[in-house]
Amino acid sequence: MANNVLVAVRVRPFSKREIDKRAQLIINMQGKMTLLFNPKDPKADPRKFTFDHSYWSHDEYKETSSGYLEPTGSKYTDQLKLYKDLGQGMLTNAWEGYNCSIFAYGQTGSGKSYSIMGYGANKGLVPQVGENLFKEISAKQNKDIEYQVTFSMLEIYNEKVKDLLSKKKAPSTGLQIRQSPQKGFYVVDLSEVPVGSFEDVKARMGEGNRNRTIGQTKMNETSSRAHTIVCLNFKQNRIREKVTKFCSINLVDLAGSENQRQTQAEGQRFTEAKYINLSLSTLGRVIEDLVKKKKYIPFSDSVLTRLLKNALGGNSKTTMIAAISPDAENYDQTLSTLRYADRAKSIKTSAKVNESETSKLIQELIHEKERLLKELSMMKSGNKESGGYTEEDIQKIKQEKEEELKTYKSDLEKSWAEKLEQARKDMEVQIKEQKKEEEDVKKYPHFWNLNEDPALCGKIIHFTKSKKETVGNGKGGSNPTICLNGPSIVKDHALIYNRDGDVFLMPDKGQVLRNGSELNTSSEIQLIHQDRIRFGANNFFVFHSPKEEINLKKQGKVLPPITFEFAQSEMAQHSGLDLYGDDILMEDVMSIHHIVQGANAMAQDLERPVKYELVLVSGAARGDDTLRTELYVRVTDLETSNEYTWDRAKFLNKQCGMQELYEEFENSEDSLPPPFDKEQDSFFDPPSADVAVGVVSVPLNYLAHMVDLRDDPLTITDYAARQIGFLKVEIIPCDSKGREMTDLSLCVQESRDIIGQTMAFKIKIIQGINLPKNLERSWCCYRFYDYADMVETDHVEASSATHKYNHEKLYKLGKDQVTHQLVKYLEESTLTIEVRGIQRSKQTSKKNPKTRLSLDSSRGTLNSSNLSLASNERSELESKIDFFREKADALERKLLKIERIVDEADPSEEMIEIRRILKAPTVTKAKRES
Ligand SMILES: Nc1ncnc2c1ncn2[C@@H]1O[C@H](COP(=O)(O)OP(=O)(O)OP(=O)(O)O)[C@@H](O)[C@H]1O
Repeated sequence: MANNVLVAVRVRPFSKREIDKRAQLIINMQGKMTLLFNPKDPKADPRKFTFDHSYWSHDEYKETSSGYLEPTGSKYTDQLKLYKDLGQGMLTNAWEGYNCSIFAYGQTGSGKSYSIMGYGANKGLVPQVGENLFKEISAKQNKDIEYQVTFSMLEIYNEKVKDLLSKKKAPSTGLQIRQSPQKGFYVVDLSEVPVGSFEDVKARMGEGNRNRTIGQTKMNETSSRAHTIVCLNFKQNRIREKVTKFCSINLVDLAGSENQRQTQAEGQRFTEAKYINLSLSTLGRVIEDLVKKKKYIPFSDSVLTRLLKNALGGNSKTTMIAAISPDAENYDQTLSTLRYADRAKSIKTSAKVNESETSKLIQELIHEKERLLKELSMMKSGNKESGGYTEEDIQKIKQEKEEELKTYKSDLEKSWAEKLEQARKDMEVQIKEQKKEEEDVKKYPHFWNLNEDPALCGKIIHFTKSKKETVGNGKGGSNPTICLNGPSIVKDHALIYNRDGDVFLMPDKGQVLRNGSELNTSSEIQLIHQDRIRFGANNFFVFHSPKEEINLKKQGKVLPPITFEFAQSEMAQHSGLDLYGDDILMEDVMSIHHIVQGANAMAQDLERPVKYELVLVSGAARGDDTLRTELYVRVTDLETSNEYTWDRAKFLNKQCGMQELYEEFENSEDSLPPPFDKEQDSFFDPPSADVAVGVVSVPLNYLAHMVDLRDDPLTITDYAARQIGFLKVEIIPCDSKGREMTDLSLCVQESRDIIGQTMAFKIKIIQGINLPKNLERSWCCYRFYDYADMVETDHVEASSATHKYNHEKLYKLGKDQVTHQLVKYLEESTLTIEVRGIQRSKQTSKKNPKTRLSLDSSRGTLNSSNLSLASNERSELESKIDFFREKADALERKLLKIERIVDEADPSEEMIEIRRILKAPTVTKAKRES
């Protein structure tokens, strides 16, 4: 039977930061309806969305002594109600043999993990479903039925699947996904561990989370860009009837939805093959196409959608939780989440009961085994039917097949009791170790890890039990007592001494930061309880001293807990970026600062000569005063001194590629970093890529009065508002035949007089003057008014610092086009012309101070060139002459214009005198030229 996807929206409480900044609440809920208020237009009616459930978890709750958030009124939805509404129904369906899926969607920090996994006493759906499943199993236990539950946990990051429960070294390409008629898409070789109690589930979840944390730190990953899927496979084997009912319960915590955005950098400027998160954007398209009931649904376009195919388009009862933030600052993201959820409502899935004769299931397994055996023997006999495979490919596939076969064999050969027993034995050692660790943290000073995902904090503990601990990467035969992985961790990174419970830290050859500031190499500092320590680029820890903690308690002092957010903001404050108390920018900086630092560390480890820095770019520097200041990443190619600016989206996209390279390097036996080609390498922009040189704002108010603009060359400023050259631009009114009219014959007193008239004018971009010398080629682009087309000048090869574009474009507007809005635009706006270019790819020489001129363009975005000194000087001088020539021309034109105006005016006494002054000998053009 077809069922619609059940959709629930949940709004979280304000975070501490939101309370501190007195955030504005933009959500209300009435019954099943969610109301969203537009903070920019508070008087407007709210947008209304109706869902199966609208869950208010914003206020009307209190924290109990155990930390559980309990309702104080009827409005608040706590974790228990969420389970009762959504989890219980899932379990009922699972008992009937239906596959069930639940996935949480929403921006980072909106509460997805809180609902799916939960935090501490506030257990999410995974633990509650697990707990209640086993409660029911023990209540229904009888000798006629055998219940079998397996647990799997995987993560999708950068389109690679990682098994979070496997002890085996993950293949660098991630686990493979295959399709079979019985299972649909499935992950090959994914651990499906038998669990016999809720305790087992908890232990496995802990193991999975610990592996996630280690993996993320090692590879510089961020959890908000990963999808986590927990799967409980549940079988009810009715022994006497020889019938088995089976189903999968999938619980999916999706990556932050803001990661869905495709790298766009204003349209067509550049196209990147990769998405920031291909899986998430494909999920968007899949939902869209399912809603439109298209024939072809692109499930196979991404890893996530392949694995969710059943949940979204097939045999599953599916629920979606849309997690939203209550804060006005997140209005756009919240609106987009609500729209997403609204679309998902109309997706239909048709779940069926999965029931089969047990013998049939066994038969299927036997068939599968035979198929694999056959494939394997074909490979072993060297049958290369599958042309195109290399010997290496064939070996790899053989290995995979053998692994698969082992799984099937064990499925067939071992009884359930044996499998469960084996899984428990495997866990026993870990559980013992975990218990010991829990005791030790109370006794010994230690470091616990910080992670942006609160669920992953404190998952890694390093004790300082002995007098001396060594910190390092364990490479080159070293054997540090604290072994860390990840970018910038070196062999002899740091030393830690424990002297009667007092702990001292001394960086050796590696970088160590304490509370945001870098420590001096080889000088020792004493650590204080709750110091934030960062080793290398990604390894964040908090120092914990049980001795100090006890002392503080005795004094009645309780320190606030340290969060990742706090440590990040501390780090960002040391970054030197002036954020003017701008909360949104601060948030942006915090979310990206450590990723930029990680990118630098990866570049260093892989010997890429490049440096990344965060820069703030104002709206004006981007050519539009109305735009807000945004974060960009400045990329400096240290070999050529060329600079590029990447917007956030492009940087994150590139960083995915950097991670891939880094991961390959980490996993390879090679100690030397792989060679690189800047054209292809993710660490760089291809030298042939065009860069934004700067922008020019051209006033248009002259045109509103049909007066020509042929002023001085206009200043070109780069993203940091630095002057990097000049652009000679003219805007000239024309008659209906397109002839230039510079004699003021078309001039009007009031701009409104042109409304409803025809209008013609030319935009001319004559030349760029004193442009940065390392530009090989340049061109300009602009868009007039609301015209869709971007106009581009010819691309001009640079032979000197003056680039002659000689561009002109005639605009002819009809009576209906010269509207009030157009005139308003001309009066109030400016035309933004962007200068773009391609930089020279050869190494540039250091700028010689002798070549410095007063109009120093090399201060700008783009640095000194590789031209010889003599030609440098000549070209700069020529360009300077060009500049002054243009300036003089403009002055002369201005003068003529004033003279003409004066001539036409009444010949009063005063005017005659003015005319006399103006006509006094001036530097004539002829003189100047001589
Ligand atoms: N319903 C809720 N009640 C109380 N606190 C909540 C609720 N939902 C979320 N929070 C709190 O908000 C913070 C962010 O939530 P959470 O970690 O679940 O976000 P997320 O969407 O999973 O983020 P990410 O994409 O980074 O994983 C957490 O500190 C969490 O405790």
